[in-house]
This record gives sequence, structure tokens and C-alpha cells, in this order.
Amino acid sequence: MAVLECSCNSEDTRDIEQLEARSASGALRSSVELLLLSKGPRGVRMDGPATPSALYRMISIPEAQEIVLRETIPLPAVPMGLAEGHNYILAQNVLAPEPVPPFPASIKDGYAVVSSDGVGEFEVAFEALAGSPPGKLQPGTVAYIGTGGALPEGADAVVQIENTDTLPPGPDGKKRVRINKAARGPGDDVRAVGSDIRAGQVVLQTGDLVGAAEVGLLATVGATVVQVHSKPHVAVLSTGDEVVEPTTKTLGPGQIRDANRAMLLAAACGTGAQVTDLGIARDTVGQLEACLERAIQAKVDVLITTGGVSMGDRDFVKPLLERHATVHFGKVKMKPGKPLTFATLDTPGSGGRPSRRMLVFGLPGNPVSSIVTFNLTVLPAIRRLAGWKEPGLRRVHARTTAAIKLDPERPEYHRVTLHWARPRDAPEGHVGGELVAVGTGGQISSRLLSMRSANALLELPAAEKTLPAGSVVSALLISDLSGMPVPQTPAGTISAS
Ligand SMILES: Nc1nc2c(c(=O)[nH]1)N[C@H]1C(S)=C(S)[C@@H](COP(=O)(O)OP(=O)(O)OC[C@H]3O[C@@H](n4cnc5c(N)ncnc54)[C@H](O)[C@@H]3O)O[C@H]1N2
Ligand code: MOO
Repeated sequence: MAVLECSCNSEDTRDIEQLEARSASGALRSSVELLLLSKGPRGVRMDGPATPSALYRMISIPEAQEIVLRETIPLPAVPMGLAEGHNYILAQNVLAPEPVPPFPASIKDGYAVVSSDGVGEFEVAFEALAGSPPGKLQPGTVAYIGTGGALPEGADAVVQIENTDTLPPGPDGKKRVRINKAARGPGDDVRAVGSDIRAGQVVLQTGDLVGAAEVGLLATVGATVVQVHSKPHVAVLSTGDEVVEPTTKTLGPGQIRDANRAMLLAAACGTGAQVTDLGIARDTVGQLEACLERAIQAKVDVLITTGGVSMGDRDFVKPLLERHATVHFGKVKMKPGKPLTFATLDTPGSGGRPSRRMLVFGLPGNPVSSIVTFNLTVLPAIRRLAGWKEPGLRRVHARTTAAIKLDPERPEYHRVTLHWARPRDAPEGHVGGELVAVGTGGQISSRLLSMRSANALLELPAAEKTLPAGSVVSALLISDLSGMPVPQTPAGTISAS
């Protein structure tokens, strides 16, 4: 992970009018402003007032997610070495150039035999050890063979050592063995050529995530350099006059420590993205614009801001994006996260280079709103950039354990910890279970404790009613479930149905 520190806390306090005046006189020529001059048909305005936030159409979350993915183009493929390729998405199919195993290989330590020779006493003609070239076996003799050893020519099966007794050497000093239990026939305890992987078989496909096992497969077929999608470069910026560094020992009047930046940098890091910390911007157009410029200069693929996207007269993020980018939406019917804003900013390439696109997510300042909207929109975009075919959160169903009052207007993403438990009416000792959703306490969007240990978001519809305990509700997974509480049952338990 590369971390580039770049704080934007300059003392620049230009307001919108000053900016507009300087722009009109041609005094500003930063890369942000040059972008303005090269804007496309849906591009930005430098003249006229910003769209008041109240004027944004409130769209649904599925619509918002569709827009985000529509505007997100996977990053180009790059060659990557075997070890570094871990956790990348393949941009090519990988074929086996030869069969695995490439020779008939013993499955056991024992004796290579001619299966029709059956039981009896045999001379051990030679040793066929793993890694050695196979010898040639005559009928009526056997060869000692190790697991993975190449079956000698003439042999057609292996008898494991447990089914043999070592005999004293013969008068000629040759080793001898008694086969007590014959091979069941040709091929017994032998891996045939290509039985694991056929020659030419596609072992990995475009779009596959390279986990540890996939690295092993690449190594097996000798694919030491493969094409993978680049990982995006993500920058995170906090905004707000009240927001101070987490290192602040004593908070001044009205100050709060910046929770969002560290949290979102951690979340972005968790995707494998390269991350850049853009610091905290004060609520001034000048500082925000300077940070936007930094992000462009640093060639980030995804810029995440938090705060300043709502209705206040110091909420400058939307107006800034309206001026410098194409804003696709600025209000989403969801709780938390209503003022979620999404824009794209295209930088034209020069000297034959392709143009770059920066996705900009203006997340709400409330910490829970910022991490919930990250999971629902930013994460899928990061995954799509990195080449994921199915970048959305995985949906499961879970039973609620308490009554939940629904929001009458906005669908709510209710934070829960999923457990695996016996169904409610199941008798003691019942094998199998279902997902049970335990709420994380007060769900107000400022209360970050509601995200603590949350591994899923219940998708609650907007309605004028209370959902009774025991309802089955769809839930989106926001963390891997391997740490999920699970009642202990003996290993290998099988349900008797
Ligand atoms: N008149 C209206 N006011 C608000 C509306 C509305 O529709 N009409 N929407 C509310 C909703 S919903 C949300 S969510 C918030 C979002 O506001 P902003 O995105 O503009 O965020 P701020 O006002 O800057 O901050 C909100 C809240 O979060 C705290 N905060 C901000 N940054 C951080 C940070 N980095 N770490 C921790 N906490 C942070 C900030 O102090 C505020 O308490 O708007 C409602 N208002
Ligand atoms: O939508 Mo806001 O995120 O409810 O608090």
C-alpha cells in the first residue's frame, strides 16, 4: 500500500464570488480550470449559480448504483508477476501448456508392479524416486517407488508399503519384498497423465479473483507473468471547519475528531486500492478546489470526500463539483446517506495519451452515513475498476430478533451482526440453522458504534409500520463472515434427513 500524505489545509479562504470573478477575468489557469475549458457536452459551468441541493431529484439506491457502475470503466490490464498478482482480477484466460501430472505418478510410497503378477515374492529391481527419471521394469520384478515418483515403463500399478513385507536380500545381494495384497488392476494407486489438469485446459478465466489457490494454479502451469486489471488509486478528503486531526488531545469548542478519513482510508485499503490521504479541508471553496486539484495531479481514480454535501450555506462540495465535473446525482432516497453525491471528472489526455476519468463521491459527513454509502456505492465502483464482474454486495436473508420501526419515507440500511443459529422452534441437538440478525443498538447516523461488529445491512423498506421480531429480511454482507458467531457442533455432523 502506498500512502501519499498531502494535506490541503492551506489558509486560502477565497469565496465563490472571488473565484468566479478571477475565472471570468482569465486569472485562474490551474489544471482544474483548464479542465473546465475542455469540458464535454455534459460538462461543467463556470458561470451562473450552482444548483441548490434542494433541486436535485431524489433517486432510488438501485438507480444510484446503476449510474455509478455505468460511469465506471475497468482499469486497463497490466502484466503482473506471480506473487504480486495475489488479490488482483485476471484480465486473461490461463491455459495449461502440458498435462498435470505430466507422467503417470505414484499416489503412495510402495512398489511399482505389473498388476497381473499378483501376490508373491519379488526382487526389487531398482528405486523410482520422485524427481528421478523412470526406469524400465521387467515382469516378475518390482521397483521401490515414492509418492509422486514416475511409474517405470512396464509397470501399471502401485502396491502401498503397508501391503508388503521386506524380505532378507537374495544370494546375489538384491533387495526382495513379499507382496501380500495384489493391486486391484492396472492404474491402482497411480495418477494418470492429465488426470489433475488436461493439456490445454483453461485453469483460470478472465474475471477470476487471484487468491492463494489461484496463485498455486498459476505456478503449476508456469504462468509466472499474467495480465491483471490495475487496482484503483483512491484519495480521501475530510471537509469541515469543526473537524480536527484524531491526534488532537484537547478538543476546542465545537470541534470533533476526524473519524471518517481514517475509516474510509482503511476501507479503501481493504479493497487493495492504492490510497492517498488528502487531509482535512476547511469549509472554503478555495481549500476544496485546491484539494480537487491535488487529486487530479495525483491521478487518482476515485476521490472520496466527506461532509459539506447537504443544505447548509457552508456545504460547498456540490457547488464545487457542479463547476468542475459532471454531477450525476445529489440526493438518494436512503437512510442513512440522503445527500450522497456522485460526479465524474474527465481529464483529456495530451500527446496521444488516453483521457483519464476520476470518479468523485461526495459522502455525507455523518460517520455512519459515510461508511454505509461507501459500502453501497464506492466499494462496487472500486471493484468494477479493478475488474470485478459482479461488484455489488452479496445479498442473503436473515431472521430479525427484535421488532424494528420502519422509516415512513426512506428505505433504511439497518446495521446488524449476523449469527448462525438453530431455527427458533428447532429441538435441542437439531443440526443446521439459519442466519439471525442482531441489531447494533441506536441507528442514528452520527452513532458510529452502530457499525461496530456489524457484518451486514438489513434492507428495510420504507413503510408506516413496525416490523415484528422473527421477520425474514434481505441483508447485504459488508464483511467476510469467517468471524461470525456460530454455535459449536461436532465436526462432521450430518443431518439425518
Ligand atoms: N436542512 C437539512 N439539513 C440536513 C439534511 C437535509 O435534508 N436538510 N440532511 C441531513 C442528513 S440526512 C445528513 S446525512 C447530513 C449530511 O450533512 P453533510 O454531508 O453536509 O455533513 P456535515 O454537515 O459537514 O456534517 C454532518 C455531521 O457529521 C459530522 N462530521 C463531518 N465530518 C466528519 C468527520 N470527518 N468525522 C466525524 N464526524 C464528521 C459533523 O460534525 C456533523 O455532525 O445533513 C443533514 N442536514
Ligand atoms: O441521511 Mo443522513 O445520512 O440520515 O443522516
